[in-house]
This record gives sequence, C-alpha cells and structure tokens, in this order.
Amino acid sequence: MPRISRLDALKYHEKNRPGKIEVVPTKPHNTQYDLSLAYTPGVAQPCIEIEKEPDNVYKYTAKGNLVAVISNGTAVLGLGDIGPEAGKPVMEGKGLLFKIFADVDVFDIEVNEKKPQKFIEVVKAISPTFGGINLEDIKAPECFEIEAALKKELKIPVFHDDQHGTAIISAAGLLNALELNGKSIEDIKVVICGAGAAAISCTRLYVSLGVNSENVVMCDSKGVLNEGRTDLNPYKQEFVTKRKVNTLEEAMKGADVFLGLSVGGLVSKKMIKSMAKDPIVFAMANPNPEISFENATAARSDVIMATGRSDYPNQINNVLGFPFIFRGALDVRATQINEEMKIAAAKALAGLAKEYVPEIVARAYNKQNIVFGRDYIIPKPLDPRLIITVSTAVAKAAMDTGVAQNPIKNWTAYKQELSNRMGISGKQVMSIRNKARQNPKRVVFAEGNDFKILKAVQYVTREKIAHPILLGNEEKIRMLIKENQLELGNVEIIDIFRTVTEDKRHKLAKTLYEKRKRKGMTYDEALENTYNRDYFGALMVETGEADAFISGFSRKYADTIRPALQVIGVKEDCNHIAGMYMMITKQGPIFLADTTVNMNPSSQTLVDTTLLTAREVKRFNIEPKIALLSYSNFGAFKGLGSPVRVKEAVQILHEKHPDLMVDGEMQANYALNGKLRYKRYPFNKLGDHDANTLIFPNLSSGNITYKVLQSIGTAEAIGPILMGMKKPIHILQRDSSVREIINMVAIAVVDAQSVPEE
Ligand SMILES: NC(=O)C1=CN([C@@H]2O[C@H](COP(=O)(O)OP(=O)(O)OC[C@H]3O[C@@H](n4cnc5c(N)ncnc54)[C@H](OP(=O)(O)O)[C@@H]3O)[C@@H](O)[C@H]2O)C=CC1
Ligand SMILES: CC(=O)C(=O)O
Ligand SMILES: [Mg+2]
Repeated sequence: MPRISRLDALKYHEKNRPGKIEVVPTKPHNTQYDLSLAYTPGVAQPCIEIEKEPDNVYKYTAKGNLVAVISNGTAVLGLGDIGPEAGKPVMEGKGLLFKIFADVDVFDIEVNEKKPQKFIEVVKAISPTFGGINLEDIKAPECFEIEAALKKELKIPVFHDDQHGTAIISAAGLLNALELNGKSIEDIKVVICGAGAAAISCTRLYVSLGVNSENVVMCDSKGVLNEGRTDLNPYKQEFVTKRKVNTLEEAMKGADVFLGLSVGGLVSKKMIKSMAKDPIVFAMANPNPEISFENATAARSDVIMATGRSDYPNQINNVLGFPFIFRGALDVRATQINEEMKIAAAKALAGLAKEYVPEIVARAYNKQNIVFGRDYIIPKPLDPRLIITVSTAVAKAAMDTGVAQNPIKNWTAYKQELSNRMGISGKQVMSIRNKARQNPKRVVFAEGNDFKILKAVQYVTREKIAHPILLGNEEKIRMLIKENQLELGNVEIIDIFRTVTEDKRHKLAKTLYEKRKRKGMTYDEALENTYNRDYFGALMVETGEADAFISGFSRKYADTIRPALQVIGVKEDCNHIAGMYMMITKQGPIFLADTTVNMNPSSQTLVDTTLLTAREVKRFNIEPKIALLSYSNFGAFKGLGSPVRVKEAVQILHEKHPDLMVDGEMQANYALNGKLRYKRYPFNKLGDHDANTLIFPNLSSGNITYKVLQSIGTAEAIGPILMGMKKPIHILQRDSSVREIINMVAIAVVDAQSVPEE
C-alpha cells in the first residue's frame, strides 16, 4: 500500500468541498407539494404525534439511526490535547466510517469544554436528537467520570470508543494471537504502555477474560505504576504492580505481551528482543505506533505484530467495532451497551478471523488469499461480513441481557436487512444463495484444478450451498489446497484419466452412444469422449450421478457448450438455448438476453429467447417487463435489418402471448425510462413501467452491454445463466471472479432443485 504523504492528506481534506461529510435529504423535495410535506404545514403532524407519544420520535425522525460523535479534543489520537477544532477531522472521519461500514448517520460535535461536569451537561442537553452517543478522544481520567454519568442519566447507548472499542478489538486480537502461539491467557506476562482511557479499559477487559492482574505492569509518562508512586489517580491505582520495576525497559524483559496505548516511538528493538519467546506486540498508538512494524519484525522473527494503522498487517483499530456495535444496539433500540454486548462483539470478531476470507476482501488488500495466521489475527475493516457478524452478535447480547426495547423477531430477515443496507450482495443474490442452501445439490466442476474454482468450492461447501465434485488431477488439486491453506474437507475428486472404473466409463459411453449413434458417433468415439471433462461432467448429470455441471472457466464457450448440447439437450418445449445475465444495479435487477449464444437471431429466435427469459425472470419472483431493443422506436425505421426483425418478433409475441408485458422495438433509453416512453408512446404495452428485462437484437449488442456495465462497475453481473437446457449445465465466462463462480453454483443448485426426479 502506498505510504501517505502530508500533502496528499491535506489535499484530500481540502479538495472539492472542504471536509469529509455532508447532509443528504432522504425524502422527495422537488415540488411545492413535497416541500409542504417536508416542512410547514405537513411537518406539524409528526410533531403532534410525537408530543402525544414521545416514542414516535423513532417513527417520524432520523433519531433512531443518528449517533453523535462527541469530543472535546483533549486526547485526539496520540496527538494529545489539540483542542476541539483540531480534533474535528478525526470526528468527521469517524462519521464517515460509521456511514460506510454500517449505514449509521452521524453528527460530529466538537465541544469547547474540558470540565467534566459542564461537558456532561452539554451532552445531556443535546441527547434528544440522537439514538446513541459515541464519546471520542476525551482524555483520562475525565473520560471515566463523563461516561459513567451519561450512562446513568441517559436511556440511549453511551459508549466511549477509545475505551471500549479499543478494548473489544484488541481483546479479539489477543485471544487469536494466543491461540496461534499456544500460550495460555492465565499465564501471560503483560506490559501496558499508557495508563489513559484506552489502556485502563483494555486492561480491565483482558483481566475479565482471564489475564492475571498480578502479571500486568502498566506504565504512564512517568514510568511504571508501582508501589513507590504517590501521584496516581484512582484509575491508575487499580493497576499498581508489586514488582520492583520502574521503567518500561525493565518491564519488557521476559514479557509475553506488549500493548501500546500511549504515543509513538517509545519502544526500541532492544526492548522487543528482551521479551519472552513468541512475543505479542500490539503497538496501537496513532498515527505512529510505539514501535514500527518494520522494526518490531526485524528485531524478532517470532513476533506477532499489530498496529493501529491500515497500511500494515493486523490493524488493531476501533474502526472494527464502533460502526457495527452501534448498528446492533440501534437496531434493537438498546438502552445501553453493556459488558455482555462488548464481549459478544469481541468473540464475534475473533471468530470471524478464523473463517474463510472471501475473495472480495483479499482483492481489496491486493492479496491472492488471506488465511488465519500471524499476519491475519483480526478481520480486515473492508470485510463486508463484519456488519452481519458483529451487529448480530451485539443485538443478540442486548436481547439476552434485557436491554433491547425492540427485539429482533426474524434473524434471517435482520441479516438480509443488514446486507441490504450495505448493498453487499443485493437481495437477489442473497435470496438465490438462501434458496440453494435449503436443498443443496451435487455439482460437478470441470476445472477442479483451478485456484479460483477451489476458492469458490471452499465457500459453497462451508455455506452448504452445494456438494461439490471436482474433475481434475488429484495430486495437483491436493497440492493447490495445501499451498493456499484451503479447507475443502472430504471433497470428492475424480481424475477422469486415472480413477474411473471400466464399468463406469462404459456406462457413460453407452449413454452417449445411445444419444448420438444416429448422428454419426461410433461406440469407440463415445468411449474416447469420456476422457473429455465436458462430456464426462455432462454425462454424470445425465446419468444421475450429479445434479448440475459447471464448466467453461478456462475454455472457449462454444467448445464447452457442444458436449452439453449433445448429452443433455434442449428442453422439449424450447427450440433453442440462450444466455441471460442478471445485472444487480442500484435501481434493482435488470435481466439481459441473449448475451452468449445466438449471433444473428431470426424473429422466431428472438421470440423464443424472450419466452425463455420471461420464464427465468419469474423464477426470481420478479414480474418481467420486457423491452425488445433496437436503434429505432415502434416502427420508425422502415428499411431492412434488426429493427424489422425485432418488430416482427414483437408482433408474434403480442399475438401468441398477449398476457406478457412486452413491447418494442425500442431504444434503450425508452426501455429504461417508462415515463419518457409513456409520454411519447402511450399505447405501449409496458405503460409507464421501466423495463427490467432487455432482449437484444443480436449477440454483439447483448454481450457488449453486459461487459460495459460490468467493467465500469455500475452493476454486479450474475451469469451467464444458460436457458433452455434440459438439466442444469452452466458455462462460466473465462476469468470469472470467485464471487461470480459462487453465484453461478447457487443458480445451478436452484435450477437442479426444480428438475423433476426421474
Ligand atoms: N488503535 C486504536 O484503535 C486506538 C488507539 N488509541 C491510541 O492510544 C493512545 C492513547 O489514547 P487515549 O487513551 O485515548 O488517551 P489518554 O490521553 O487518555 O491517555 C494517554 C496515555 O498515554 C500516556 N503516555 C504519554 N506519554 C507517555 C510515555 N512517554 N510513556 C508512557 N506513557 C505515556 C499518558 O500518560 P499520563 O497518564 O502520565 O499522562 C496517558 O496515560 C493514543 O495514541 C491513541 O491514538 C486510542 C484508542 C484507539
Ligand atoms: C483510533 C482512535 O480512536 C484513536 O487513535 O484515538
Ligand atoms: Mg479515538
């Protein structure tokens, strides 16, 4: 990752409009009518309802999703007491993180007040605006008094992020690091550098998780908190050591764990060298850690090293906590964030780090693969699973401890809601995967010895989406699994050259021969074809040894489709096959066809493609609103060529399938903008509906359109969904991503679920 320069950071904050946040209205506001609803007179109605029943404030205002990030600027990162204005970039930054990671809205509030009592009064006075209060960068010991008083007084979650966020994340990292180096939490000797907000709270949590407080040595700016110190406030007194050590350097000798929550650059290589075997070093001061990643790892090859920074492995930073903790707390309208909720968050984070890491995360960090180990002890902030994992755990803990005023009744729906909030995968993707999980099927993969296929197979196995069967060289597959630390359990591998019995080969050959003997294929040729993985996979499906076949990842589409057509064939009521893509856009899914099979379709082929596509779209529980596209509208072009073919196809569809909402020929903008179309062509059968299904006049236009949409990142593409085959055979595009492969597997399984048993 490129290092950040001072100038880049300043430019970033200054450019366009200064700062990092803005307020965006959530209701229509373009007409006089809208404004009368948004403001007076309409606005008086919710005011009256809230006056009658104060809880209605959650129903009619943004309160329930609005968190105050409040600071007085007295402990801004490790920069110290730099004042409220100077702390504002950090608070805006927290606002940005709340929004992008958990869809929580934030007002950052910088208060020019250091005295705890007055600060408490300010926060209390503004609290009606908010669903939660995130205290930030307020120095110790004042922060303890402030948080305790506000928690007592307010019935909304109050959470000092530097204390508890840091404690939760570092505890998760510590538990995982100890698991890796095999040390027991009860035995470890721990040095904490810093005795402020973060350090005190972290240490309390470690002790509650099993660290022996007698094994803890804590230091502040004046040295070790020991029995010789007479200057300690009550919070520091809690961690006075009986050991006769005075300096950080002495304390570090033989220590198993170092936790830095102070200021940058305090720890030398020599100190790291003096630690016990397999030391754990979390240098969490920001922006500069107590010791750099380079220096710590140069000093000790056996170190497990983490910092608070995003540009090194193992970022232990409260960003992994506050967005998701508040999300969960707000969603159940918790009255507080209690210890159980914090521990649930820590455990959820620790557990997630040990799970399979999706490719999307690896790609975000420029890695081929990320697996639990010394350089990955804690999830990455860009991991889209965090919201579901952590927020769900927090919400559950709130319910279990009786602080949830609005308990969640349907966890599946809640997870879906969380995922929708972030647009993680779109409703359709989730629902296809969920449907697949209900009845997973046996899926054969032609390219079992490809890394991406193996990653997808790992996912679908874990998520119980399918029972995979891999075709390929077993030795090579096992080596790839080992090298990349993949977990595929007892996945079935078939080496079509070596491990197929004579009986089985002849059974497959006979099936093929029976289908092709009058099309010129001899028995010997059929036998020979069983050494081709595309024939082999398709034959497994045909003979009932598998339910679906996925191929084409590494070869030409036409080469893969031919065996499938010969073995499986086209459905009785279909004249041909066609390919469809589902594009997940911000406006919802849009279906495109034909994107993969028929180069220059006749009018009848366009009709067939439309019918196949309509059927497929309905399987997603979506009513197809179909536009047959061209470069002309409703007969405007009089010459020969695609508009005429499309027009003829529409005529046939109108005559033979009057119930179908379909029209054309039309240009793409008229298809996608129903109001525009209706204004000019009010007779059209789609009325003023935007089309959700686009049928292209030829393969070039269909294929180009989906690739353009996909490449410019406006839509996630799922497909190509092969339509018209008797049994589920799907042919991936070359260079499909792991996510695309997973989605195709889910579609293949859902397809297989609807194939009647023979
Ligand atoms: N990675 C993460 O997620 C997070 C990191 N942090 C980092 O932790 C640090 C502390 O933040 P916070 O607790 O909020 O701030 P506080 O102001 O509450 O505490 C700072 C502590 O650092 C101590 N300190 C300062 N200089 C030294 C020194 N030379 N040797 C030993 N201790 C020293 C102070 O000692 P004294 O008491 O004597 O003044 C004080 O105890 C910051 O660098 C911050 O960026 C904080 C939150 C989250
Ligand atoms: C990360 C953070 O909150 C801090 O360093 O203060
Ligand atoms: Mg902070």
